[in-house]
Amino acid sequence: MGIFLNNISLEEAKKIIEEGCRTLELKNEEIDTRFSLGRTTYEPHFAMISSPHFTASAMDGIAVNYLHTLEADITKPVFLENSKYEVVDTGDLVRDDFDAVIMVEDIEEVEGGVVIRKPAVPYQNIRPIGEDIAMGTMVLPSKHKIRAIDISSLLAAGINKVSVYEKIRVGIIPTGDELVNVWESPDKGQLIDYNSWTFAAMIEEWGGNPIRYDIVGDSYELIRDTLKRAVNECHMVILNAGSAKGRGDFTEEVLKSLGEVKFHGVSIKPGRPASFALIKDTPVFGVPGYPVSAFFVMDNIVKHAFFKVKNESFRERERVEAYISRKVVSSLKNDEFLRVKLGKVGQKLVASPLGRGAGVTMSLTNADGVVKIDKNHEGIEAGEKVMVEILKNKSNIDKTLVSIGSHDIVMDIISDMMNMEGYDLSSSHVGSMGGIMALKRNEAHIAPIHLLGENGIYNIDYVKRYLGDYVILKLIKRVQGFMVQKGNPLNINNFKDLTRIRYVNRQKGSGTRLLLDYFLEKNEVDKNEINGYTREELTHLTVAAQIAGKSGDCGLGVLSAAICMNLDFIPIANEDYDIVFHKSMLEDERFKCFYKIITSKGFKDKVMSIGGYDLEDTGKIIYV
Ligand SMILES: Nc1nc2c(c(=O)[nH]1)N[C@H]1C(S)=C(S)[C@@H](COP(=O)(O)OP(=O)(O)OC[C@H]3O[C@@H](n4cnc5c(N)ncnc54)[C@H](O)[C@@H]3O)O[C@H]1N2
Ligand code: MOO
Repeated sequence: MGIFLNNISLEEAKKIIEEGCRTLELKNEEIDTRFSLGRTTYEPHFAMISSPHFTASAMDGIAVNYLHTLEADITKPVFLENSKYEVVDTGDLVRDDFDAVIMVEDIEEVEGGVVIRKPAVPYQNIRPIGEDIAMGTMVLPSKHKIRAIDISSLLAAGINKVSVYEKIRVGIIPTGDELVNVWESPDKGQLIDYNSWTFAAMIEEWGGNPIRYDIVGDSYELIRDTLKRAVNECHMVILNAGSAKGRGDFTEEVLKSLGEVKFHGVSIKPGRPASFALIKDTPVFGVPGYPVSAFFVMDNIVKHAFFKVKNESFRERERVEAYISRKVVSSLKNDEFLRVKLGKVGQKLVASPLGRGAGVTMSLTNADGVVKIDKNHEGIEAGEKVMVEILKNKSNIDKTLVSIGSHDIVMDIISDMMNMEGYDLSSSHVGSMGGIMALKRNEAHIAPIHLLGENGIYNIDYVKRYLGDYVILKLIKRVQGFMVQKGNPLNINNFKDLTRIRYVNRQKGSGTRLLLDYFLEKNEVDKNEINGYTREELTHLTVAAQIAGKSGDCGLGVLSAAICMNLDFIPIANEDYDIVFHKSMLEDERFKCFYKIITSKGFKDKVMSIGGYDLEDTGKIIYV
């Protein structure tokens, strides 16, 4: 288990792939010019007709024979009778017996004809045949990526069909007994196959033609048969999952039986079990099943091969310098791709690390960028400078309000509403104390907190003690309580009951954890007696999800999370969930947007429709 053939570097892997893809040649195909955007010409294309293909007027006016206008002068106008000219509009055919066009502004209409006061010059205001494109000239060379403007030249030149490189056909084979199609609903233990559709989208982005095969169960024979078919039908093939060494992991065995495995195991994380093989000159990639691992293998390995075969270079993502918001420990065995959120606090760009699990797709969806931690480093210290490869529109970063602290669903609502206003809210959930520390280090604009002081008043004591000259903005009051399964089958009603059930706790430094500790002490319950006291989740919703999924019996959390997961709720305490920030933020446009939203009717309506909140004081400002 877990022993891969190799542990080669990404650079070595790329070299092996380049060598392996060398013999792959793309053919050409003829396609309709109208729909050729983004395709690459296979050969030069020459104009079939001239454009314009007749002598045309360039202006609205009259077509004349210039010889009839020679005598015209400002003081001695020339009269042209009707038969000596023809009225033309821009683009109209100019008859062979005329050779100039006089603009309508330069003529005076009179009885039986027109008067002109200036002689015409031969071919003035006339577009000669082939002015734009002469028949036989080259419109586009070979290996030219067709743009919108090229389509007009091609069509104007009478080229209705273009010969382009065929799209690279990439076969995608999702494997695994646990997989079901997106149109089926998964039972316990089953998983929706979403990887194959993500791969297809990536291949389309690169300009390829994804061919998805139906899900194949964990059977050596079935995988082998499908792979044989795909190798015949496609330029390259992706075999997804089964790349590690579990019971149903056949990737390597199948690849060996049909061709030659060039490597299995690359020192990147996520993505270690990636493999590459050649089956009769067809490149086949073993891409791990975990979605984040899969993304990085696609983005770094398969994409590299794809563009080598396409013989094109792809646009590298932009990189920016940033400072990491907290310490990250990383292994010396692999290069790690760390997903981060970015925001500008003062003059500093701050990168906040997101979830690191290989199965956490939201860490990619939410990421603004990726930091590659080199395998020669043990990690990054808080405040260390890093290079971030940008995944999203960079201009959004200046519009991002960085929030670090406690989580509540209302922050998601605000985030969505800020997006609608052209701003972004980056929320990192590190608990209330983590938020205060981030403000202290000047790495967050705002911190949502809920910390019960000894005097029974929320937040003010903590801000005084740790921050001083800061502002508290009242956001919401919410109910905290026990989230339990529907019907409360274990009859959990007080803190003593927690010693006989499976509890799900929040992380250290979170307000909810501190609230639990406060009540345990008050009720004289020993935390060591609680099964699950050390089991940590990062948000109310993830605690609720554990209980809904029956992997735990009870957790402290807010009513809205219980409602969201259809759980029963036993109220324990009302608490103030407030926003803390430095007073300079009051002038910040991002904060102003935040403030405008929380005091809007739209926000209040949305929050009230969830239930479990009180908005009486929302928007009140307390200077500490
Ligand atoms: N004992 C060891 N176990 C594992 C090791 C190891 O070295 N020793 N490596 C781990 C690493 S690292 C990775 S990455 C994964 C690779 O897993 P596989 O490629 O073998 O894939 P599966 O085990 O079949 O699935 C993993 C995970 O991904 C889900 N999956 C699979 N296909 C899809 C799909 N099409 N769409 C969505 N999700 C998919 C699958 O259900 C699993 O949850 O192995 C570790 N294990
Ligand atoms: O290397 Mo695996 O890809 O971390 O999850």
